[in-house]
Amino acid sequence: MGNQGTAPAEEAGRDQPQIAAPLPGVVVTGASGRMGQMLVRAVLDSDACRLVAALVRPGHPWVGMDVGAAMGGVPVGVPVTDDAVSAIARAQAILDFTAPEASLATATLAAQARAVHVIGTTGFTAEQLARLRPAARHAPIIRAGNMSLGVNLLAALTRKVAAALGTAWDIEIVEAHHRMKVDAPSGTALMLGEAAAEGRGDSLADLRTPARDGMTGARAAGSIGFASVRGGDVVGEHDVIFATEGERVVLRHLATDRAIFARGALRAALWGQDKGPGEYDVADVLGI
Ligand SMILES: NC(=O)c1ccc[n+]([C@@H]2O[C@H](COP(=O)([O-])OP(=O)(O)OC[C@H]3O[C@@H](n4cnc5c(N)ncnc54)[C@H](O)[C@@H]3O)[C@@H](O)[C@H]2O)c1
Ligand SMILES: O=C(O)C1=N[C@H](C(=O)O)CCC1
Repeated sequence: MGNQGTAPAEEAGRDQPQIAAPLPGVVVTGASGRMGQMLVRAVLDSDACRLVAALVRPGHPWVGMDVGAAMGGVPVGVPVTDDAVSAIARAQAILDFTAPEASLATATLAAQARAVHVIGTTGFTAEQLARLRPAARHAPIIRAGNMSLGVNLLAALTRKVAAALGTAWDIEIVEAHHRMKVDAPSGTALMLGEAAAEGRGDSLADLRTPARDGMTGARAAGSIGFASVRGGDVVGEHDVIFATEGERVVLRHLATDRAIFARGALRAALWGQDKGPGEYDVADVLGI
């Protein structure tokens, strides 16, 4: 009964060896960094992709070492390289949590390789973001100031709450990070600020208050303020505060493990494999 109705060609096909599609090859750039090491581990632990290169800045002491050994573990058979051109030419996806100018250089190579470029780097200026655009005409770029599921849900909530509460409620975003963080406000804080501004039908560029210091005067109605705390080993904490006369609503995200960012980046890289050129964010990946 089982083979009834099976066409001869299909029958013959059953005996053919099945050739599995190769897993997407992933390059991690900035592989020696805090996030770089997390990303290398996430790729090595995944059975949906393979690590083709661990890329570091030119002349880094890890060059030529096995990346597993360089990170203090067992060898994994992938050498560390500073040859970005040949590493990225072999990639279907690049995970990039580095620095703005480094990510811009990587975007050009990713575009040439038609590889998905997942950018977690923060601290871009508006001018630098504009320079990413040409690369997105050739390959997908998925960029977010925070790759975690929780923060992307928080952004969606922030948009809704800002829309519901209106301008009688002041919006302030307070973030805390480790002492080594070089940019402020955090990319996440800016993402949440953008979501709040969108909820009000505006853009953050119009509503953002510069960092306060000295005789600032009273708060401008409808503005969105930011405050940054830096210290110790804080992975990342964000409060979106809605304050009005007599009450406050606080939406909070606490990150306690950088693995959440690496998992989100890897998910984005795999999601992007069948997408056309363009600029995407993690809300696109999650469909929220
Ligand atoms: N989007 C997110 O979810 C998320 C999460 C965590 C961190 N970040 C961002 O990721 C970035 C890196 O954070 P980190 O804590 O890992 O920093 P880090 O300083 O530990 O690592 C940065 C790495 O980038 C490398 N690098 C810098 N310039 C380079 C170049 N020209 N070529 C190759 N490598 C280069 C450095 O050598 C270093 O290894 C920051 O912008 C941070 O804000 C984003
Ligand atoms: O450690 C960092 O640096 C982080 N950067 C991102 C940001 O700027 O929001 C995400 C959280 C951690």
